[in-house]
Amino acid sequence: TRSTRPQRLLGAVQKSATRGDPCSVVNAIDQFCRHTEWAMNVGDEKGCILDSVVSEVNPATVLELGTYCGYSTVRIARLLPPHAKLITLEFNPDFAAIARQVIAWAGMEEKVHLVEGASGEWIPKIKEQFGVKALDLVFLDHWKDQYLPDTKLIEECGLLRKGSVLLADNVIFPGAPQYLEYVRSSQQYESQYFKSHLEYTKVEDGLEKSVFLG
Ligand SMILES: O=c1[nH]cnc2c(O)c(F)c(-c3ccc(F)cc3)c(-c3ccc(F)cc3)c12
Ligand SMILES: [Mg+2]
Repeated sequence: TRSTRPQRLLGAVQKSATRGDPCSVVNAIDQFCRHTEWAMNVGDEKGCILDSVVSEVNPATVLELGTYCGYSTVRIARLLPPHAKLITLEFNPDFAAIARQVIAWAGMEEKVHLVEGASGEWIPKIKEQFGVKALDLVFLDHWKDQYLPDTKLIEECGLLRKGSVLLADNVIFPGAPQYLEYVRSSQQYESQYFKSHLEYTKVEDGLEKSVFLG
């Protein structure tokens, strides 16, 4: 039977990237998705903005909503200090299975907890399951209609502290208008839009960075 897009992406990593070298994994995926087969990774252009926010926040604890094949998981984890933790939630078991292998190929297993399940179900469990007091950075890259309800759930679960940063992908394309309205109008957030392009294309998209003011 025909392989799936995530399986072909994993094949490209195993063929072209060096085991234990996260940068080569990121580059292999970007090369494959730009020149062979498009896939919904945050990509190289928006990925540079992601890198700068991760480096600025220097987070001890990161929550990623939406793992897909693990591209941004590896991209973030490669910048984290040794004992930092990245918890990534993926609803789709087929995506999760590929992501585990991509994360392992990059040698990032120590820093990453991949959880298969629904964000709405798992967000309330993060504190007890992972001994997390607060999230320093949240990367929202799952289903656009879940951005706002999950942000409110994260607030209600007391997972944010003064200075916690939310970074959301695809706020223009496909777009998350209700989320943007909320973080841009709330007194509890200071928001900033980083204009960019939909991964591997010339279509406009961007990332919204929102600092929780407490
Ligand atoms: O769903 C997503 N989650 C996270 N990031 C995404 C992302 O970075 C994307 F570029 C797309 C995208 C955008 C344009 C397009 F043509 C195809 C896919 C999607 C997406 C949007 C609608 C769907 F029906 C399926 C996937 C996502
Ligand atoms: Mg995305």
